[in-house]
Amino acid sequence: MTSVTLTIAGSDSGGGAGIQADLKTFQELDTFGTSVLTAVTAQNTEGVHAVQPIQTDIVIAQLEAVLDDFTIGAAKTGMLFSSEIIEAVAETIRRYPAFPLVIDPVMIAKGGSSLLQQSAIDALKTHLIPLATLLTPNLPEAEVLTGVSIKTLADMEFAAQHLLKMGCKAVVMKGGHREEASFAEDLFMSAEGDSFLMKSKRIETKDTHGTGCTFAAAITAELSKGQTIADAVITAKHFIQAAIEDGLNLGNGHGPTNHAALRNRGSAERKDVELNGKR
Ligand SMILES: Nc1ncnc2c1ncn2[C@@H]1O[C@H](COP(=O)(O)OP(=O)(O)O)[C@@H](O)[C@H]1O
Ligand SMILES: Cc1ncc(COP(=O)(O)OP(=O)(O)O)c(N)n1
Repeated sequence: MTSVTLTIAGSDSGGGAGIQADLKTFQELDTFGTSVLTAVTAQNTEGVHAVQPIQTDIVIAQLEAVLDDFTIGAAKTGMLFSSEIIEAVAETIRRYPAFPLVIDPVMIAKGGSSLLQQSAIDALKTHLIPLATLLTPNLPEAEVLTGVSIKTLADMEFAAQHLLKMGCKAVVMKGGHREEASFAEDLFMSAEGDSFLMKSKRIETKDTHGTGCTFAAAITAELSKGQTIADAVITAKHFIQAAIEDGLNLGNGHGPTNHAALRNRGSAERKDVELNGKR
């Protein structure tokens, strides 16, 4: 049977990140995507022009409409904007039968615009992270959540352990922002003690808009199909690597990735990610 995925996130009018990236990824990975909109952004490859959060009762009405009707295989959260939305989403999710939940703690868009109010960071830590099957921070987000300055792989490990103590089952810390490194290295660590590094060639491109959303959505799709957390993360790393490598060269700024890349190549193309430490 087709598995149903859910994204709780903001809209990116430019189509590279947010709800749009999530739904394209869900579709590419053969799942049926549903969505709960938390905010509308007027955004393109050059930046965010405006942000309008959705009223919290409308966010929750969307969430209840989806959860009342579908059996969710896995869900993800992206831009949540405020502590009010975070608390209401967490409270609603807790009222329904559990499903794997990926929390992408979206804070700031590539151009520097804020997608999460400063006052919402505590709500994220207290209400949502403890519900997470997997937390997927980029390096600046991990620094904000932990207060740890992250420059090296050892720093990444230290911060990941800190994040696990907040109650999530696993963390994948994304290394996309370590621009000085010649590899894009993401660290996976679980509360059960699994730990490995996923290493791929860093692609020289400005077209990396929505990489985090796309990566987390691919993980969600794979979890919904019954993959383990570790295997879902590895498949998603292949998905995002291909999506960045086969970029579409759209727009004048940081262009979107190519969500159809892995399908177009044929999914046998899985040689470009090295795993260190995976048992
Ligand atoms: N230039 C790049 N080349 C290869 N992989 C990249 C590149 N930039 C980001 N990635 C990968 O994309 C995924 C998302 O990471 P990142 O860009 O750090 O997230 P975010 O969009 O949340 O800031 C990670 O798997 C990361 O390693
Ligand atoms: C509506 C919306 N949600 C999330 C983001 C951030 O997406 P991300 O994948 O982190 O990509 P960049 O913004 O870093 O390109 C967004 N921009 N808009």
